Amino acid sequence: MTDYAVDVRDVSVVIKGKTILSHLDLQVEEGSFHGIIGPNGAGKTTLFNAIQGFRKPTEGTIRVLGQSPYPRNLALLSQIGIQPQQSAFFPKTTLREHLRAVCAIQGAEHSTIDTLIEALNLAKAADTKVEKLSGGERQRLAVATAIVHRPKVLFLDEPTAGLDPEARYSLVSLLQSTNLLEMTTLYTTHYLDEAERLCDTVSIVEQGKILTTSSPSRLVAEADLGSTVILPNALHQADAVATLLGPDAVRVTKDGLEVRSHDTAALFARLAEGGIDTRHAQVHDGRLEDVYLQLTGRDYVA
Ligand SMILES: Nc1ncnc2c1ncn2[C@@H]1O[C@H](COP(=O)(O)OP(=O)(O)OP(=O)(O)O)[C@@H](O)[C@H]1O
Repeated sequence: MTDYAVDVRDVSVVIKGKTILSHLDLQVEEGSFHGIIGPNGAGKTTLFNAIQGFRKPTEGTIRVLGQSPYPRNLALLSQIGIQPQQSAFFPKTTLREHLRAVCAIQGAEHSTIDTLIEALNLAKAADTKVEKLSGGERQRLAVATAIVHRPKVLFLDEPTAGLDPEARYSLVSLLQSTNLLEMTTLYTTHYLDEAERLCDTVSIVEQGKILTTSSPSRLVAEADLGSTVILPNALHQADAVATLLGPDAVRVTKDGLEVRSHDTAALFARLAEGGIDTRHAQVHDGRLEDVYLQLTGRDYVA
């Protein structure tokens, strides 16, 4: 018996001779909102499949609420919530009927449906047929479907994928502001800004391994990144900035020249002395994206 809601020990998954997960450890505290972040193909979905009992690990052990999820463990199924693929919706039912059907399948009370519809801002769409819902409404319905039976462990696999920025912002704000997600939540996303806002702990996954696990703020603090200064007007002065600050101190990005500093006042003084164009400069503190760059040597591409 373990104290963790999800406990993954030394798990490897090899598919057709290819190692997808490699000696991976993951301990998820009960009640936490734990983000699994990483680029395309890092192994996040494979990890979720293994934890949910859809795939047997080639090596290692997995426990969810103290039980083994594989082979499919029916006792565990009612205690976990999995956001369905949209193809698993009942298209001809209304949104409310769909949630009632899910409750019936799960043997759960209907009493939470109305609260959930309100909390996820779906009241206007409650009597609309599922096939007529907008993309954002469908994504919110997927979240509602995963939590309507009040699971103890919830899996959200890229709940904002494919949404336009406004719908993405709206769903993230809802997840953040409601107290719907009081259960242990495992959450994957391509968007580091989302992870930073929502998660109390994040694990960064890269090529089937977890590089690090910690709270977003601790990761940023421990990376000791200082501030990032973006100089949008100085792209033509990259060589001059490199001469002034050293070749490793400057990066060319799509937004402008990027310079790191622990003392931005001194940096701006030097740039001014060197005649560098600092108009419209933006300064921001370290973010998860910067931690990712430091850990992998590569820009994060969502
Ligand atoms: N059934 C399979 N057969 C062969 N290769 C697979 C299979 N499932 C996953 N892979 C490979 O394993 C790697 C990890 O895939 P996975 O879907 O777990 O990554 P991911 O981090 O979830 O990516 P994404 O963010 O794009 O969903 C990829 O290279 C993928 O092609």
